[in-house]
Amino acid sequence: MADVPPIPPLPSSPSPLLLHHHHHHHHVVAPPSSAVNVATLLLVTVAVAIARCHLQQKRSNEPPEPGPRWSPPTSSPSATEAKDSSRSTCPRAAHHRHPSRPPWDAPRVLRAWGDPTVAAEGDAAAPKPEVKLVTGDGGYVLEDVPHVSDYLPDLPTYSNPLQDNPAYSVVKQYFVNPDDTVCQKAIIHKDGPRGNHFRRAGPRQRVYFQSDEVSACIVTCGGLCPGLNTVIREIVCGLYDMYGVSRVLGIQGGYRGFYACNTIDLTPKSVNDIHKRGGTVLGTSRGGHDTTKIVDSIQDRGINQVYVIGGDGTQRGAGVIFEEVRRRGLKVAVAGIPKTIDNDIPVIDKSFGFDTAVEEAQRAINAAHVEAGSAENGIGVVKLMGRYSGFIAHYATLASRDVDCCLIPESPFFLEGEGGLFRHLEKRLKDNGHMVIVVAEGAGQKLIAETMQSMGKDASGNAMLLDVGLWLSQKIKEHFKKIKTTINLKYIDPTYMIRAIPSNASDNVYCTLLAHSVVHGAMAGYTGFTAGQVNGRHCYIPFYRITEKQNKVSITDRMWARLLSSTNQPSFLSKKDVDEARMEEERAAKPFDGPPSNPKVASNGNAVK
Ligand SMILES: Nc1ncnc2c1ncn2[C@@H]1O[C@H](COP(=O)(O)OP(=O)(O)O)[C@@H](O)[C@H]1O
Ligand SMILES: O=P(O)(O)OC[C@H]1O[C@](O)(COP(=O)(O)O)[C@@H](O)[C@@H]1O
Ligand SMILES: [Mg+2]
Repeated sequence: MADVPPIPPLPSSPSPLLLHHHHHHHHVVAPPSSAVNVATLLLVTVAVAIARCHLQQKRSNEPPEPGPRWSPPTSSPSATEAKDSSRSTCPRAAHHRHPSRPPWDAPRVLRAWGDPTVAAEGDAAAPKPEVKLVTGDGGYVLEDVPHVSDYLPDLPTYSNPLQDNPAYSVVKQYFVNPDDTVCQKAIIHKDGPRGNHFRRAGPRQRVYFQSDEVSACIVTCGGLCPGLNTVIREIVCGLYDMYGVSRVLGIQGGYRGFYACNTIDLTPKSVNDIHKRGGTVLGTSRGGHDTTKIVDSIQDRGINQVYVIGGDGTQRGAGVIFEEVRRRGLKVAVAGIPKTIDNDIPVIDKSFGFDTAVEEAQRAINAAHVEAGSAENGIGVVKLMGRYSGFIAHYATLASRDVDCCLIPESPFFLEGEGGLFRHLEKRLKDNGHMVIVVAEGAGQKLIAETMQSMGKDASGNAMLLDVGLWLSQKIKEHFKKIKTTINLKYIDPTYMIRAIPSNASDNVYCTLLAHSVVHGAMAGYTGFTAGQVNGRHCYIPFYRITEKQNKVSITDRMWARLLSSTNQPSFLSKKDVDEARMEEERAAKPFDGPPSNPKVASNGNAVK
């Protein structure tokens, strides 16, 4: 992108919101060395939390003050807020005017320690993200997200303009209780610990940004996925409709667009129809994450809310941006919306676009079935996306019922001999005369690598895959030639056609909710988080939590058993394999790796009884 000159700061941008260069660590309590310290700390915090909870409850039950008729994009500040408004032009002065104002919705850090996150790309010296844990009774653990007031303690707050919005004024409970949390484990044993929780998403009574103070930007990174445009649209419209925010910039071409591309103004009008189009109107890219240049650009443009839509790599990048923003002491919220067509982001129920992809995959599977069924010994092979996680292949297979074999990265397979793929094919052709195979692109990579050279890595450092569809088709042809059986094999690769379509109706609604959740979170001052749905409820998840591992199809789960039973395919597993897979999955399922020095939290993240 060297041919595109960096663009100068926007003329209309306010001056960079540089507030502090030093850290404020007094919110952070270092891991206590003895159990006594922990107990004292817990008691104090629980007491404070209970008192605070009562207060909040009382306030959120109070009827809202009648507000002026709501009209975007300018909000009408109350008398106290008008006083505060000087802060957008003179942050330091405003900062000193409210030395004792308690942050309304500021989370309390009970513990902080370095986290298990993988070192960021090109940022070996990057500071380790802070882990904010609040523990409670019965093994309750809140894994909280950072808040701008953690490092800028005296920020003013404002009443949420949503309460004056006629569309939302009928909502029974305007605001979510700041102490509401969403549990990660929906099913718990009656005597077991309650486990990890995340902060519930939704509008807060007090916000940390005034409408006309907000200068937001949106960036999309990584591969395409149905629904990207819907999320962009709903962030823009959500900011405008709910918070009266009208300054939203689109960063073009992924992370490098911060410093190497032009930006576009996003308005409710300009994004009105984009959800009907596939792809992303902002463009996207892999690679190009230069933290310093990105944060310089954020500062130069006066941006104070950064919305990052992307997969695990992107969220890792957003985590690094957040750390740098905090290091510089900027009042900037950095928030992510997880994007992955492979559905490989952990913790969340599913990623947007996944439904659409599974639905669109049906068309390819149907075509393969029609082709196979019309020829003697017809075999249809369909390749679907899934670099490390075979969810699309899994769900598309289950949905279709025309598939005779589904191959995914999580379940290694073999070709020859008893229990191998070829035996299954021979039997299916004999019994049924035709068959359909669905293969996820990441399946059998080890097997292929034995015969082909590896492809290296892409710009983001992701392993490039060998084409399993072509390879498999070739192997099947060779096998049937060897046993002198004529087959008719058709190979269909719909991968890019699937991910380039617009999101379906259900994903559109899902994208809207995600966008609203992330907007509410940023407006409330939360930062360093991803908005996601966990057990059907939206919540704020710390970046490190969704990048530390990948979501994988569990082959020891009942869902995979359902697939095996529907296709009647071999499991390719020996008893030893099953035992090993179980152990591996148990290891991977550890909810949180707490520090061994903390006696209240066992190494599996469950509180010690
Ligand atoms: N560890 C990391 N630190 C900083 N940026 C990263 C990291 N990993 C990936 N990125 C950046 O995130 C963006 C998207 O990553 P990529 O892996 O291509 O897609 P996805 O977000 O879909 O996983 C790229 O611009 C890449 O440079
Ligand atoms: O050709 P590209 O753009 O590198 O993308 C291909 C890859 O992206 C993926 O869709 C994964 O991307 P996400 O999970 O981040 O959406 C893989 O399934 C596929 O191999
Ligand atoms: Mg990725």
